[in-house]
Amino acid sequence: MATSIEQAEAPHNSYDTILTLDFGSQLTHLITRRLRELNVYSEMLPCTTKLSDLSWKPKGIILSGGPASVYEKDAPHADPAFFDFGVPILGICYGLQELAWRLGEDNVIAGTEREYGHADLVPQRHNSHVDRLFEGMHDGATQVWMSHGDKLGQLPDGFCTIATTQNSPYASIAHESKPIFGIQFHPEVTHTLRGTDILKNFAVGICGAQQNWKMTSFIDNEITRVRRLVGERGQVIGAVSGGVDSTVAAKLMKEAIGDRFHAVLVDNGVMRLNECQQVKETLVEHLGINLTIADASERFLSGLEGVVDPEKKRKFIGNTFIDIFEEEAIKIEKAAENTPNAGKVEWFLQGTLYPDVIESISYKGPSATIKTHHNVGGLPERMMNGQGLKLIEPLRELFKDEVRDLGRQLGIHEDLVMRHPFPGPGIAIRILGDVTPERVEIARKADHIFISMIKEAGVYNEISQAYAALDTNKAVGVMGDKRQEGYIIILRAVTTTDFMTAEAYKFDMDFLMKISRRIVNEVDGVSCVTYNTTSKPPATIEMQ
Ligand SMILES: Nc1ncnc2c1ncn2[C@@H]1O[C@H](COP(=O)(O)OP(=O)(O)OP(=O)(O)O)[C@@H](O)[C@H]1O
Ligand SMILES: O=c1[nH]c(=O)c2[nH+]cn([C@@H]3O[C@H](COP(=O)(O)O)[C@@H](O)[C@H]3O)c2[nH]1
Ligand SMILES: NC(=O)CC[C@H](N)C(=O)O
Ligand SMILES: [Mg+2]
Repeated sequence: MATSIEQAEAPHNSYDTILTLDFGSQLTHLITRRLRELNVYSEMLPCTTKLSDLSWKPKGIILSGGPASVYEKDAPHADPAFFDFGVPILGICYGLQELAWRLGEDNVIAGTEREYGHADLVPQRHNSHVDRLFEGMHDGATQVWMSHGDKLGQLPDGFCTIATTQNSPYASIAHESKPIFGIQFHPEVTHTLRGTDILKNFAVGICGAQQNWKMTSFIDNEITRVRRLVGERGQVIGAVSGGVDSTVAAKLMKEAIGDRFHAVLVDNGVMRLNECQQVKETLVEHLGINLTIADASERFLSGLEGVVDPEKKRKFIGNTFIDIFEEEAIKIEKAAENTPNAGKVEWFLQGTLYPDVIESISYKGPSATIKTHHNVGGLPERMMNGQGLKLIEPLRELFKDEVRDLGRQLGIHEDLVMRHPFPGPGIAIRILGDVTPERVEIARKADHIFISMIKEAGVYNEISQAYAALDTNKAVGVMGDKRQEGYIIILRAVTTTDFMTAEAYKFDMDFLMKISRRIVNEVDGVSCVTYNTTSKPPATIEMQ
C-alpha cells in the first residue's frame, strides 16, 4: 500500500494528468508514451477502474482500443460515472465503440471485413467546438492506421461525424455540445502521420493540460518524496547490477539520502569481462555511491554445475541472489552499529520501470511465462516478508528512454546511459548446456571481442542489445593442418524499441567475417562462429 506521503507527491498530483483506461490493446501503453513525449503527464489504469477508486482528478480520459467486441456478453465496459464526470473523453477504436454502444446497443455492428492498415482520413469542418480535435488538419486528407472488425452502424444520439474514410463513414465522431470525441483509427502509432497532433489537440487544446512534464522537475520531486518517505535516519539497501536502471535509481537515492543508501552488487561469476571492476569504478569513483561487492562467484558456479535446463538455471540464480542479499542486509546493519547510521535497514530500492508496472496492472494481466524473468523480481517479496522491508521504486512511472534521459540529467556518463541491457542470470543463460568456468571464460572473451568491435565500428548505439552465446556442442575444425574440435559461438544483435519484439541487426558481411576471424584466432576452444538472424517472435532475445 502506498503511504499518504507517497500519494501526496505522486506525479498525478503535481502535473496535469491524462488518464488512459486500458481495454487490453497491445498499443495502449503507446498512448501514454506519446503524451509524455508531448510533455503531458499520463497514466494508464485498467478499464475496470472505478471513478471512486481515483484519489486524484484527471484533466481528460482516453478509452483505449481492445480485442473484445463491445456487444459480447462479457465485454469490458467503463464505469458510467466517468461519462458524467465532466472532463473531456476520447475513445480510440474499442473506446469509440464503447462510447456509441452505451448510448444504444444497435449503434455498433460487426463489420463484414476487418479493416487493417492504412486509410485516408478526411476531417470535416463544422465551425463549432467539435473542430478542435483536428485543429490545423482541415486542409485535406491525412494517412491514418486502422485495426478493427466492428464498426458504428449509425451515429449515437447527440453526436456528429467529424471525419470519414472510404470504408468508415464514422471514422471520427464528436458530441455536439459535450467534449466527447471518438476515433476509429489509432493515433498512437507512427503509421498515423498526424497522430501526435491529434493527441496534442485532445490533451492540450481540449483538456487544457499543461505541457510541463519534464525530467528536472521529476528529479526534484522524487528527491523530496524519497527524503520524506525515508525520514532523517532511515536506511535503504538496493541491488545494483551496473545496468542503466539500477544505476540511475542508485544515483537518485545517493542525491536524496547520501550514505544512508547502501548499494550491493552480487558477483555471480557469470558477469561480463571485468564487469565488477568497471561497475565499482563507475559507482564508487564517479558517482560517489556507497557500494559493497559481494563475491559469490564460487557459490554460483558450483551450484550451476551440471544444470542444463534453462529454467532451473534461472531459478537457482534467482534464489541464490536472495540468499546473498539477505546476508548482506544483516551485515550492513551490523557494520552500522555504533555509527551515526545505526538502525534497522527499513527500505529496499528496486529499479522497476513503467512497462513492468503496466504488465502487472494491465486488464489482460501478466502474459504467459515464456521464461522466468526478473530474477531479482522475487527479491522484495521474500525479503519484505522475512525482514519487514518496505519497497521504494523511484522509476516506476518511467519508460526506458525516460530513465536514460534521467540518467543524463543526473550526470551519469553517456556510455553507461546507453549501455545495452544485461540479464541478471548473465552468461549462464547464454551457454546452451551446462555452465562450467571454462565455458564462461570462453563466452566472456568472445563477447568482449564482439562488443569492442561493434563499438569501434561506431554502431553500438544503433543496436539495442548484442552479445555472444556459446553452444556446448562441438564443431570440427582444421587448425594448422590438424583436426580441432571446438565450441560454436553464436553472435546475436537486435534492434528493438520495447524488447517485446525485435529484429536481427543487419551487419555488413565483411564486418561479420572479421569478427568471426578474430574470435576463432584469439579465443582458445572455439572452432566456428555463427550469426543468429531470427527475429522475436518467433525467437526471443536471449537464447534461454
Ligand atoms: N549482479 C547483480 N547484483 C545485484 N543486483 C543485480 C544483479 N543483477 C541484477 N540485479 C538486480 O536485478 C534488477 C533487474 O535487472 P535488469 O537487468 O532488469 O536491470 P538493470 O541491470 O538495472 O538494467 P539493464 O536492464 O540495463 O540491464 C537490477 O535492477 C538489479 O536490482
Ligand atoms: O534482468 C533480467 N533478468 C532475466 O532473467 C532476463 N531474461 C531476459 N532478460 C532481458 O529481457 C529482454 C527480453 O529478453 P527475451 O526476449 O529473451 O525474453 C532482453 O533485454 C533480455 O536480456 C532478462 N533481464
Ligand atoms: N483495435 C480495436 O480496438 C479493435 C476493437 C474491436 N475489437 C474491433 O475489432 O473492432
Ligand atoms: Mg541488467
